Amino acid sequence: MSIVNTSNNISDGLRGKQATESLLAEVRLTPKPGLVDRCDSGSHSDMNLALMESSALSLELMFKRIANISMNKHPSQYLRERIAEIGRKGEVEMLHATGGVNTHKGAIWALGLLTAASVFLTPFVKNSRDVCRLAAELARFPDDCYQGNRDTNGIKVQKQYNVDGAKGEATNGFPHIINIGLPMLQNTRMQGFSENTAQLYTLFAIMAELDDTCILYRGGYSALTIVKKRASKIIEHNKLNWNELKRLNKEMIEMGVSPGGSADLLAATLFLDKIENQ
Ligand SMILES: CC(C)(COP(=O)(O)OP(=O)(O)OC[C@H]1O[C@@H](n2cnc3c(N)ncnc32)[C@H](O)[C@@H]1O)[C@@H](O)C(=O)NCCC(=O)NCCS
Ligand SMILES: Nc1ncnc2c1ncn2[C@@H]1O[C@H](COP(=O)(O)OP(=O)(O)OP(=O)(O)O)[C@@H](O)[C@H]1O
Repeated sequence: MSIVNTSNNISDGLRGKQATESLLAEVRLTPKPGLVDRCDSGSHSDMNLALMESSALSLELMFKRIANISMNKHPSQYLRERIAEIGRKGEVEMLHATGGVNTHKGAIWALGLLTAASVFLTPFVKNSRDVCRLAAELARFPDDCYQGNRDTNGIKVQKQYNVDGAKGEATNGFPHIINIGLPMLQNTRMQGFSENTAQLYTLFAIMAELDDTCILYRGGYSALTIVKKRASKIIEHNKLNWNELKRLNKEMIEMGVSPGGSADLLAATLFLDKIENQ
């Protein structure tokens, strides 16, 4: 398989558009347990589909800025700090667009790094493994300039439960995308499932394995164990188990938990798939 795009006609605007389209595809995918989708707002009383869509659209310019500054560069401390600045500004713009609701913080992180890595070298890297490897190199540079809050929900539960969280996923090269998300998306498409069903299989495959700090923070280890077990049951046969899916949605709403990290990694999987197939 070719690992480079020899056409060289990638623009920062194209990457901004692809990142935003991936966020829109994720939020519109239905039915997703605990998450905002076309049917309901899952476990999120402060979000709905229109809010998520406005949030995604507000981020297009930020992804474009990240692509612009990263074009033809290599991972470096300098670039890490510039991209962190742009990402944090993007978080502020997101909060402005949503009236203060954290709709896409984890997605800004994952897609921001992947957007940067996808335009690093000329000819541009197109293979997902290479994009994730370069994004991990960038994520591993220290985030030294930041003087703000380091007491996030994610950091609290990472310490408490000794799990990797969003930062570890990136510094490890996005293993849940490379080893789980992309293979599941490709296999289910090859088996002839509809695009919607292929993307649902992909989400549940990620949920079955990910230590999602959103779930841990709100529901603890017991909720994470239940979610992983149920997600794997939904996809255990060659046909989605719709009864199990409905049951999980109900249970997640009752527990007040949502797989926000898995949703972010689904959006990132769709973004890499777009790049490989463009
Ligand atoms: C690393 C980030 C996500 C903070 O993570 P942290 O674990 O401290 O915090 P927080 O709980 O606030 O957010 C984590 C979010 O990540 C997602 N997530 C949760 N678990 C996981 C997981 N296992 N894997 C991937 N994503 C996950 C969820 O959406 C969650 O809401 C990030 O906000 C950050 O440090 N940004 C700095 C700006 C920057 O460097 N940007 C560069 C790219 S734009
Ligand atoms: N469709 C979706 N519905 C809900 N959340 C989503 C969706 N897609 C992605 N997410 C992710 O889930 C995270 C929001 O989940 P949650 O509200 O539990 O976050 P938190 O950071 O733990 O909490 P807080 O809102 O208190 O800051 C966002 O950062 C976002 O990236």
